[in-house]
Amino acid sequence: MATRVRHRNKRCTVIGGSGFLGRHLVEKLLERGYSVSVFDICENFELPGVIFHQGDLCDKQALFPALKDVSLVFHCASPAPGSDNRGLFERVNIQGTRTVIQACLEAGVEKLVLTSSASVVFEGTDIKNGREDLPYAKKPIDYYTETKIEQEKLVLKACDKGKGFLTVAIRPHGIFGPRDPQLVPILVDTARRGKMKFIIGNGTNLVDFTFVENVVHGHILAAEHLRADSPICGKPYHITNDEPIRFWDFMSEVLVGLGYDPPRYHLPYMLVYGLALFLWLLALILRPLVSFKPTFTPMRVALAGTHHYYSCERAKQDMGYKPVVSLKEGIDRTVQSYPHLRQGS
Ligand SMILES: NC(=O)C1=CN([C@@H]2O[C@H](COP(=O)(O)OP(=O)(O)OC[C@H]3O[C@@H](n4cnc5c(N)ncnc54)[C@H](O)[C@@H]3O)[C@@H](O)[C@H]2O)C=CC1
Ligand SMILES: CC(C)CCC[C@@H](C)[C@H]1CC[C@H]2C3=C(CC[C@]12C)[C@@]1(C)CCC(=O)C[C@@H]1CC3
Repeated sequence: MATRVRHRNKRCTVIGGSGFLGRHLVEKLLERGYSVSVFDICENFELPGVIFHQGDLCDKQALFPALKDVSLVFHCASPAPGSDNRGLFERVNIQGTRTVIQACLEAGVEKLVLTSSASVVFEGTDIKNGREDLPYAKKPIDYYTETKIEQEKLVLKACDKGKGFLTVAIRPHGIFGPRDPQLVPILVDTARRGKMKFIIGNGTNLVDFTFVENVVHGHILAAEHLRADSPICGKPYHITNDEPIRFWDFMSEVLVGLGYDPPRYHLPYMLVYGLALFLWLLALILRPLVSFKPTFTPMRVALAGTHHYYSCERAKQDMGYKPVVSLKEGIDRTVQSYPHLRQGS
């Protein structure tokens, strides 16, 4: 019996396990002796010992086989933040998360760890050392953020010690690392099109960028600390590298590491933001006729031109969190992992 309980405790499912963060999480869980199943709408990799279930998380019946005899579920699936498909975000992040919670309850899952985002409190204006008690954004900057807020509320509200169902939300910020499909690729694409020459604002704004292995570490710590007597039940936790860096220094280090010139010329923040807003509206109006995707969206300009860094004191106190990879090492390892994105390749 004791062996069966121990065995079940080490069985987990990663919803969204084919994605950037999900796959890193799967790899670390395997290393730590968990048996891992992946549930995802697409299958991107195969790993010995990983059972793959392909399906849409909005479909409860499709989820059941992936949750059978599993005590711990990580939910890190989401449509890509760059999309402007409101219906998709609402369906997957809100209705889909309701379905995940319901399926977990019916399948007897005991712990649910959600990957939320620190941006649930970001409204496009400065946040310095923000703590988890900041209110949710009243005017979220995009549909992604709007639906991540609702998703987090749903998961935290579902925490019910009476029912033996415990939940926690991890709020990472600016995840980067090997195989990241957005930050470095978008940056390099922008540089290759000659558009990475400008610094938006005075360039001194501090931002958190978090190496993917630290985010994984935060998730596993949360899962392992999630017990009925733990203070972490039903709470959100910022997980960052705890080394805020100037946004433009981070961009420059990655660009220079890959052989590109760093941005040099300054442009006033409000001018670029206004222009990005205008282009976004134009793209919206012209969508039935032509489709174009502006590089500088209002969301990216806000992220590039304001302070947004967060305190992870609560995670340090309640679950002993400490980043395992420094920012410098994270940047070096990331740059090394993208030989095909180097200048001239
Ligand atoms: N990348 C970042 O900087 C940050 C990401 N996050 C959150 O971390 C989580 C993971 O993000 P990434 O790994 O960067 O994204 P990703 O796009 O690489 O991975 C998301 C995964 O979810 C899957 N998925 C999407 N819709 C699905 C559905 N209906 N049913 C089943 N699977 C579905 C995708 O196929 C993909 O494999 C997301 O919840 C995101 O909101 C939070 C903060 C920062
Ligand atoms: C074109 C350039 C000025 C900037 C290119 C880099 C951006 C692609 C990234 C810089 C900060 C990143 C970030 C996210 C996505 C990629 C960036 C905009 C998130 C929005 C991803 C999802 C989240 O939950 C929050 C992230 C904040 C930082």
